[in-house]
Amino acid sequence: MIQVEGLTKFYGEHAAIRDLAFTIGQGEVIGFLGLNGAGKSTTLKILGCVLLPTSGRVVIDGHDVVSQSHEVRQRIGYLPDVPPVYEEMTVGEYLAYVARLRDVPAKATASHVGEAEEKTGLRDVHGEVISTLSHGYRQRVGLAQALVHKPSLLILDEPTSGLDPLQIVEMRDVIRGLKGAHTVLVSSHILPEISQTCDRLLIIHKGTLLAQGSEEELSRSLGGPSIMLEVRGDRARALEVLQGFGAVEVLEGTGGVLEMKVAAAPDLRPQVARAVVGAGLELLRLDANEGQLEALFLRLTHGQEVRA
Ligand SMILES: Nc1ncnc2c1ncn2[C@@H]1O[C@H](COP(=O)(O)OP(=O)(O)OP(=O)(O)O)[C@@H](O)[C@H]1O
Repeated sequence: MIQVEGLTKFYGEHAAIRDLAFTIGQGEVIGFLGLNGAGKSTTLKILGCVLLPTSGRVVIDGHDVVSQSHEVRQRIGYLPDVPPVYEEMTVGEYLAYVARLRDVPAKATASHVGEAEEKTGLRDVHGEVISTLSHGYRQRVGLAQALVHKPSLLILDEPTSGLDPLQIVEMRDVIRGLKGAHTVLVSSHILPEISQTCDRLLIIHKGTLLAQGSEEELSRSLGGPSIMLEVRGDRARALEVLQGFGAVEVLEGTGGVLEMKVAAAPDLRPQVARAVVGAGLELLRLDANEGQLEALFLRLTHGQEVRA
């Protein structure tokens, strides 16, 4: 459905993205993750036909985004980081207006608008003026305008940005509900927001693709689950005890407190605790680290900093 090859964009001398390559299959929900400035918006703008690449190729449903942008635009719905809404219109008027812009036949406009409102939970505010809506509802209107022409691909740039925790949960549910009917590419810099919604993640950092796969695949490739500990006592003794459970990494060792990570299954926590205390060491903290995406993402991006 989407093929990206060697995608590069320079702003003047600065490469915002460099040599990106990935493919996305029909019906997948993909999370595009990266810290601020990683290059997410730049990539999504190119996929959304609002920015030309410096080099490389993007093909969506067999159509090139540069030479066949008209065909591509018919197949995509794009929610930019700032939703393009006309505040003085009602929700219904605005969505009907966007439907007309996207070549939805006049006879089908009402049903398209109704369906978009249904999918995004906007039915109750159909007649409300957009300027009177909360930020969360406006964001839904932004999403509804992206899907009113029933595109096969939805490109959503940080759809949860600026929402409160409840609105984030609601937006996540809305996006999850789109699965099946649409292929979805959704960006975020806040990982827990995206990990529950997406089938697969693309992690971008400083304009390059660091890793891709499901959360489980990414965790596995990085060594799988582990146990985190804070221990006070003799370093050599602590290493000796913990090495019996798996590879040990000492992350910090100031003020006599050792922060340690043991590559071991979280269900070994009771045995690890007994061994540490039995060896005369003080156990200050013991956590399971089940390859949570947040930790994973920080490790990936931090590792990249170190290698750079
Ligand atoms: N119009 C522009 N002109 C010059 N540089 C730009 C422009 N737009 C983005 N950049 C730079 O390109 C890099 C990538 O920006 P981009 O907006 O794609 O990142 P992002 O991952 O979407 O970050 P954010 O979440 O902060 O929007 C950044 O260094 C940014 O400063």
